Amino acid sequence: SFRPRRQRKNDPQLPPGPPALPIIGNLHMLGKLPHRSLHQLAKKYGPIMSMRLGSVPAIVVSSPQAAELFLKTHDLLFASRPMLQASLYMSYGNKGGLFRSMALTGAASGNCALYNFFLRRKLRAFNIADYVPFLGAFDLQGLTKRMKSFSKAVDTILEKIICEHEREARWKKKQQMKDFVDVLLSLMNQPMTSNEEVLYTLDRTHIKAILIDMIVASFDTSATTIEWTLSELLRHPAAMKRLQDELQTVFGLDKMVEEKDLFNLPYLDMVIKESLRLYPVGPLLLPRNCMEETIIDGYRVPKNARIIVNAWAIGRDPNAWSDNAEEFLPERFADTSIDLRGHDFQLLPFGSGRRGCPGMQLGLTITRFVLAQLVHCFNWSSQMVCCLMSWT
Ligand code: HEM
Repeated sequence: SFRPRRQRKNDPQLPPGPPALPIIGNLHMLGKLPHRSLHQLAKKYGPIMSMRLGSVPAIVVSSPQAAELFLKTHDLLFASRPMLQASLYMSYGNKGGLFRSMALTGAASGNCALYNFFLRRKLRAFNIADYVPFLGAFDLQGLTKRMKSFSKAVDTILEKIICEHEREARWKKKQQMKDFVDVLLSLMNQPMTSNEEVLYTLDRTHIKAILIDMIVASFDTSATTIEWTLSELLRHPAAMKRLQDELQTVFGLDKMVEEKDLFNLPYLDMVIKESLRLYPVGPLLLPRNCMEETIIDGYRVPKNARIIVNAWAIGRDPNAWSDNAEEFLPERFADTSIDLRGHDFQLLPFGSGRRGCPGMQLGLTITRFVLAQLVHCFNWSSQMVCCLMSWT
């Protein structure tokens, strides 16, 4: 738990921040859309702001320069994720962290934050039990109950998928076994080694944890990006027309968009960057944990403080994006080299550094492919969308 240590006069201070209430700290200030509330507070207290969320000290980072300090200059200190309650129920004891270890050798594991991401997006909640642990037992938000029933339902589905694959594997030839679940099953119970040292052995629970990681991390993120982009294109017919023209020039009207041609669509890339700038799917990225007390920009950052990077606020920072930062204007990316890989700290929809999104390429390919097909095959209008929405 967080107990402020006794300060000497010349000790570096915590960053400025709003006064906190007993027990709940600043939790009441987060509101329904925490990224917006934190953005407003950062206007008053600055781009490195300290708060207390229940018993947890938190540092909120809201400018590209500050983000660079935390995610690049001192990346190693902030490369771990906090342990959240969601991981108990939704990540098979956090075995999904293996997914990252398998994909990126040497990276620290610990993916429970992903479930919090899911929780916040799907159940629309900040889990109070993560910040005021003694309230966890009361399940005031009803989240524990929902997480338990969710994880039970998901386990049933995953078991079904795995059993089907195991049944089919018995009669399929080796070269026919080629989907993701087949590959994982073929690795099951085989010790993974590096320099003769056994690193881990993949068991059935690991496979389920990896699959749920994939589902949580990839489907909803890509689908939400596609939705936001399409809705902005509908509100900006000139951008929609320019994108359709680009697609018609590259593919004509008789050919379907194919994956291999996706890298030949510069305007589509600008549209997606602009949409992710204004509507990052994880507006506060995933929280990180400060591993050691440290001094950043003259401020003290306590050990175990939660680091929250407000990518939403950074994407709308007028100092980085000029006064039209709130407008949807894909052309702003023409003649710039700003990309999405996390090196340009004014644009961080996939985070940055060691804990940046390992699925960025897949997410972008899905988003590009689906958007290109939707815009190439159909003429869209806002009345049409209203009509479609009234059917669902
Ligand atoms: C448009 C699609 C996507 C967006 C916008 C997105 C965004 C993000 C963001 C913001 C983070 C947190 C990064 C940080 O804290 O610095 C993250 C983490 C992660 N993403 Fe993605 N993501 C997308 C697609 C995917 C896909 C397709 C996969 C898997 C196939 C994936 C797997 C992960 C994993 C495993 C993490 C946790 C990384 C860690 O804790 O080390 N994501 N993603």
